[in-house]
Amino acid sequence: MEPLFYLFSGFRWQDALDILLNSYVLFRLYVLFRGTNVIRALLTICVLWVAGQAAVSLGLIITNWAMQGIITVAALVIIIVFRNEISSVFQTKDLKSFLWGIPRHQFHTPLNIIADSVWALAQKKIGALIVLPLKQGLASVVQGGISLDGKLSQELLVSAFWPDNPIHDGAIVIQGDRIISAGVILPLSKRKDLPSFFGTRHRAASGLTELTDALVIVVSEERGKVTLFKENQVYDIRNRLALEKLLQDHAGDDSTKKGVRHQTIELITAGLISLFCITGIWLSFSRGMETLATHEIPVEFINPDQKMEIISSSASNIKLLISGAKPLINAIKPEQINIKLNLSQSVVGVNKLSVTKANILLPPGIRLKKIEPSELDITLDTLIKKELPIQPNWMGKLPMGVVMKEAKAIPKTVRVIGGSLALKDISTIFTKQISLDNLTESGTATVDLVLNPASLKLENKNKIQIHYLISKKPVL
Ligand SMILES: Nc1ncnc2c1ncn2[C@@H]1O[C@H](COP(=O)(O)OP(=O)(O)OP(=O)(O)O)[C@@H](O)[C@H]1O
Repeated sequence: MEPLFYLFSGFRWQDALDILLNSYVLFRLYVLFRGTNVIRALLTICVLWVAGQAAVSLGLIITNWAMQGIITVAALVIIIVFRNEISSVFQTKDLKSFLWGIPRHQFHTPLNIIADSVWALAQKKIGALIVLPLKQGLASVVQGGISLDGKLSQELLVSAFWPDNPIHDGAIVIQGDRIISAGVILPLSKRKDLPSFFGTRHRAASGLTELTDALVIVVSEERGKVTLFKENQVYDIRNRLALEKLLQDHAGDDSTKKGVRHQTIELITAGLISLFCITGIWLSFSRGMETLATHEIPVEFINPDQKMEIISSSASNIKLLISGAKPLINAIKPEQINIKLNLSQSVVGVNKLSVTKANILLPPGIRLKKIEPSELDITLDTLIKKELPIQPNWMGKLPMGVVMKEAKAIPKTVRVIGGSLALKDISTIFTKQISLDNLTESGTATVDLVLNPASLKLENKNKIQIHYLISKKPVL
């Protein structure tokens, strides 16, 4: 349970959206291409990709490299070999059916209508070629044809092969209870064991069944005979009942109910597999590229007692070692990390405060590995006010021949606010250094005061003026 928790620790709503969105795209691709050979090829690529990932985790460098090469070549081969199938999927779908809806395969084929029509065609010696696909798509092996969407009826089927009909040449494809295309050119068989009286119509039927799982019915124009082709087998059909029996075997008994249930299970399984695959990809990206980084973050002290002040802290910044997915780590801005220490329980003097995970706020998806230092010494003091006399801080030497008679600060004293410990030993406050070197006559210098330690503050921030009186040295 714990490893699973680790895998999903720091899981963000963005990740959930990411996974759901891409799972849906994968599921839609399956829905659009199911029943075609493209989906089988894509599944093979998925298996290769999983094998490649397994090779990476086992450290099999050459195997992984080979897998990647094979996947690249396979992707190109799919596009080239299945271009007809891919383009037929894109041509027959509008935007809505790309994004939404599940085209149900129509399983209920009125076999009796087909059997009656074939028999009627045979009796009239009208040549016919009828294709009933099963699971495999035909687009990659057939050519030409006109797309139709006509409801199957004996009249339509018989009239389609009527010699005067412009679409009588080629094959008719039936899916469910619809005639979906006519005038389709099938691949010719190269088999040598077919009877010599089989011309191109029969060879075309055999050719398609050699490459797909479709069933093809041929009505001979010359002999008025019916021949059925399926999985490389050739069946000489003597009566209508035998034809219907073979058609039923092809479609499967009770196909309607089984089909709908089967499709629902198939789609739920496809949805779950899509979710599983994309979650796996997300994990391999987000956890596989786990990286470490160090950030130095300033400590923020919260809830201080207003009557106290921080005199010193053993460190003002804390080093954090963090880990997470490389893209997340790279995207971190320092202001997204906060360290807050609560001073509400602190007392005057030295306080040892521990820095724990609870004090640190990290962006989602980032984990904390190390805190350095994990303990701070914070010295606090009670704030007091003290009146201190101002002392000018002279430096250098007066020029020859002059002396300073008097110097006084205005104001004479200032009120300093600071910690009681810091102010205890301070009896004077000095100005910044004032150079004596160029003072030849009396005047006023405006100066700042030096606050040492820096935690001291002045009650009023007025500038200090030093009035000095200079006179000539009496000549002896
Ligand atoms: N590759 C093909 N795909 C689809 N239909 C084809 C193909 N080749 C031939 N046909 C159809 O077969 C007809 C020609 O039949 P042909 O007489 O050569 O064959 P056959 O097997 O002897 O049939 P039949 O016994 O009816 O004469 C064409 O007019 C055309 O409708």
